[in-house]
Amino acid sequence: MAANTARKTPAPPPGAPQAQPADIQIDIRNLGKVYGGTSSDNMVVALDGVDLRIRRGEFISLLGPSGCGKSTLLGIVAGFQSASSGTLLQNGRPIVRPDPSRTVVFQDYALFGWMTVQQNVEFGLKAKGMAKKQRAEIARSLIDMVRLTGFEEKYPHQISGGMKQRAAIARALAPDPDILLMDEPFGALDAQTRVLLQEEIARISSEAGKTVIFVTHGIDEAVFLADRVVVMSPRPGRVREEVAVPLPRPRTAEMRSDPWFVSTVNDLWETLKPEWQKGE
Ligand SMILES: Nc1ncnc2c1ncn2[C@@H]1O[C@H](COP(=O)(O)OP(=O)(O)OP(=O)(O)O)[C@@H](O)[C@H]1O
Repeated sequence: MAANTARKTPAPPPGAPQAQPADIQIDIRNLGKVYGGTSSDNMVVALDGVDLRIRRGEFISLLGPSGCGKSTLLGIVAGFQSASSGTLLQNGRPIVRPDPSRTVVFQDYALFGWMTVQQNVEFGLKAKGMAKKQRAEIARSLIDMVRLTGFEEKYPHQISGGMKQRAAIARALAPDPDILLMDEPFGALDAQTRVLLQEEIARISSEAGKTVIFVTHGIDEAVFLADRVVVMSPRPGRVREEVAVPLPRPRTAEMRSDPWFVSTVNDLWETLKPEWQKGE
């Protein structure tokens, strides 16, 4: 059966609790983004009519072909750039600029090369003026959470790509954000490290109780991590399908062979394959 008819988020059964407005942390309505000039020749309509509501503590995977506007959407939610149309609210208030309540993990680590792991993780706390002892304690506990204890005094060039990404995750968690935005964070890692870090981020995000928006090209990664996979259409990007993931937490490696997991990944691949082929 075609994926886009098979697994729309089912309506809750009568009497089941439904998402109330108060549960909605990020509310995106009819969002559009146009890049570029004044004539249609040099304008790029990156997003058009994006509608998405995200609950507090929800893990959303944003999946779609290259160029569909995933990074653009993430950048707008981060407050790095503004939308051209539509509304974007966090807890009912418009997002207009970056804010420590939303932090970002990029594919390329974005660690400061001249700072140790400990200093990188402490950076945002120091910028907030937090006392040395307190920030060192917070950094140590986050370094422990991402399993980097023992590497506090290493510089980024002295650790592996996977370790750099763990450090970047700890640094993003340090200001205790409500929302963690991750833009293909494991895209530059080898396949084995990627699988290990997927399990780590599934554990860390539920331990830390954060809302996560995770941009990825990886269908299995998207399904493994998310409470809900949001599939975007090719440019101009909009939400084309949502798949609620019924797998329990914590997510474990065996779930990758769960029949629901396997068939959902296959269905999504069948749906997205023509677009991936076009984008090649
Ligand atoms: N600053 C910019 N100026 C002009 N066009 C842009 C700019 N940034 C992105 N675009 C265009 O907007 C569209 C969406 O880009 P975006 O990077 O958001 O997509 P994406 O889904 O994240 O792609 P990928 O998966 O390849 O990273 C693309 O056509 C891109 O070329």
